[in-house]
Amino acid sequence: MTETNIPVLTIDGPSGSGKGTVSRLVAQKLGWHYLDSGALYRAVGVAAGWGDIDLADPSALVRCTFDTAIEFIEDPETRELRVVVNGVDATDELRTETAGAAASAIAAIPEVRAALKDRQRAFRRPPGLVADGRDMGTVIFPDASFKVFLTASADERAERRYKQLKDKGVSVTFDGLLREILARDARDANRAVAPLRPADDAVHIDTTGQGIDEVVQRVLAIVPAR
Ligand SMILES: Nc1ncnc2c1ncn2[C@@H]1O[C@H](COP(=O)(O)OP(=O)(O)OP(=O)(O)O)[C@@H](O)[C@H]1O
Ligand SMILES: Nc1ccn([C@H]2C[C@H](O)[C@@H](COP(=O)(O)O)O2)c(=O)n1
Repeated sequence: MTETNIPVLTIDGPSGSGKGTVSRLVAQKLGWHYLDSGALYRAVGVAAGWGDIDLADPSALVRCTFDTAIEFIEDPETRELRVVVNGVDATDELRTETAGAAASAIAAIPEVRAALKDRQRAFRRPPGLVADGRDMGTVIFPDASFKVFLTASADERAERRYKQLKDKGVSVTFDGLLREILARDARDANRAVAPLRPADDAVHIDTTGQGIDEVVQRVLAIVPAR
């Protein structure tokens, strides 16, 4: 099988639209590999923080991107994906809003995006790949067989994040989260390179008011039975 014959399902969308949750479940159902591309940007942002690298210094960030070892390890019992950065399990740190904001800032640097391209494409292995992010269908896998763009209202995305963080015991306010989500949407959608936008051939799914299982079924319906 040549690389371009390996099927890819891309799931792009804004923060809190449910990309990660839905992509993982769909990949499990299909028995395909899974790429959480946002985790790569988050890992570089976190590694830059550990190394006191200035987020406004593009050449230092590019070096950091090449130097950062990132491994995804599935917990065999919970099936949760752990992310190990330079040998340290950084899963929890990666999920913070601080790490999300740092990732969004460095993701606007074209050289950082270019440095992560091959790493992302290397996830394309038989029998198939589900890839989630902002530019999976537009830039990284433009030839993907199936493309989805997930959305939900900003209020609902903030509410989901609020519940997620409250359940973890993190002290947050709904208004603060809504502000962060809107700021990240604006930065991701307005940057010059690979902005957050649906591919022309993506199927749009508005998940507002829809449960996770319903969304998973809608996405699976796009991929023919194999
Ligand atoms: N359809 C849905 N209905 C209700 N809650 C959902 C739905 N989809 C996802 N969630 C919940 O919303 C939260 C955010 O989901 P998730 O992390 O998958 O979003 P995301 O788009 O990957 O966000 P980010 O880009 O910030 O990583 C999680 O707690 C998840 O369980
Ligand atoms: N393909 C991608 C994936 C992520 N980013 C940037 C922009 C996001 O705000 C940030 C964190 O991503 P998340 O984990 O929330 O999906 O990383 C990107 O530019 N392109």
